[in-house]
Amino acid sequence: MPERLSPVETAKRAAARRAADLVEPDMALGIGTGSTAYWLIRHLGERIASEGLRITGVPTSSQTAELASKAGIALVDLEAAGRLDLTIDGADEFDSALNLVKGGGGALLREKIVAAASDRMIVIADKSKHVETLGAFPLPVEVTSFGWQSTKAAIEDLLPGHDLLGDQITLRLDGEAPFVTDGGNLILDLHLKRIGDPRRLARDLNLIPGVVESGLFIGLCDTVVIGHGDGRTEIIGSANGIAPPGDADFPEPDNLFADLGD
Ligand SMILES: O=C[C@H](O)[C@H](O)[C@H](O)COP(=O)(O)O
Repeated sequence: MPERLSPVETAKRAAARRAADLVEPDMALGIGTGSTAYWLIRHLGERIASEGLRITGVPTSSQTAELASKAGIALVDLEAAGRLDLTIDGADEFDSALNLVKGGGGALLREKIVAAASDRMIVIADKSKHVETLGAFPLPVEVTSFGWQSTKAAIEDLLPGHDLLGDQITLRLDGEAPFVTDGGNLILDLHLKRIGDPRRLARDLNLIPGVVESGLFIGLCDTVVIGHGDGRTEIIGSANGIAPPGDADFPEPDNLFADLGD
């Protein structure tokens, strides 16, 4: 049966497809997490099946590892891969300076480590993720479970020194229990509304004992592929020679991807 997609899913799929087409043979690729990365994995699987594309992938979560493995992507540990050519990942928000908020799915720590180990990072997102100022999406901060309430209090103490409009911090739950990350940590979501100085906030959060990492990705992403609800895509940022920036139209055939049995 052909897949009927909402405009948002069409946008995610279009962005993911354009980015997947930028992947070159023999690349070592960081593979992101989330509903947009899902489409990336499916399209990479399609390229592997139809073109014999050979790549090695480093997954940014256990969820991605499972999907990528089903799609036929050869997976390796980051330790074995060393430096990666490229990471492609989704985002919860990005601004025009290509600062990101990530971690809506709780994978921010591995995502940031993998992105930092990559020569390039391309974000794939529907256009609703493009914001003038970061902060409308609650900022995820991964913290150790030991002493998490003290860490939360220290974050609360930090916030008045920043140009922020909100101050509510919530422990992320999975049902009634705390959500636990792949690294065995907890997530605090900071409901800030507006982040005036993302770089300073990222630095200050990382100075607090108990904070493992924040979902602010500063200076890691060089390119964003934005998908639109009608299947068009556009690229912003530096394309570094691997893709012509600007608009591109893609046909969106219903049977674009092989069924991966999900
Ligand atoms: O932890 C999850 C990741 O940072 C995701 O890449 C991010 O939340 C975007 O996910 P989605 O593509 O589902 O909106």
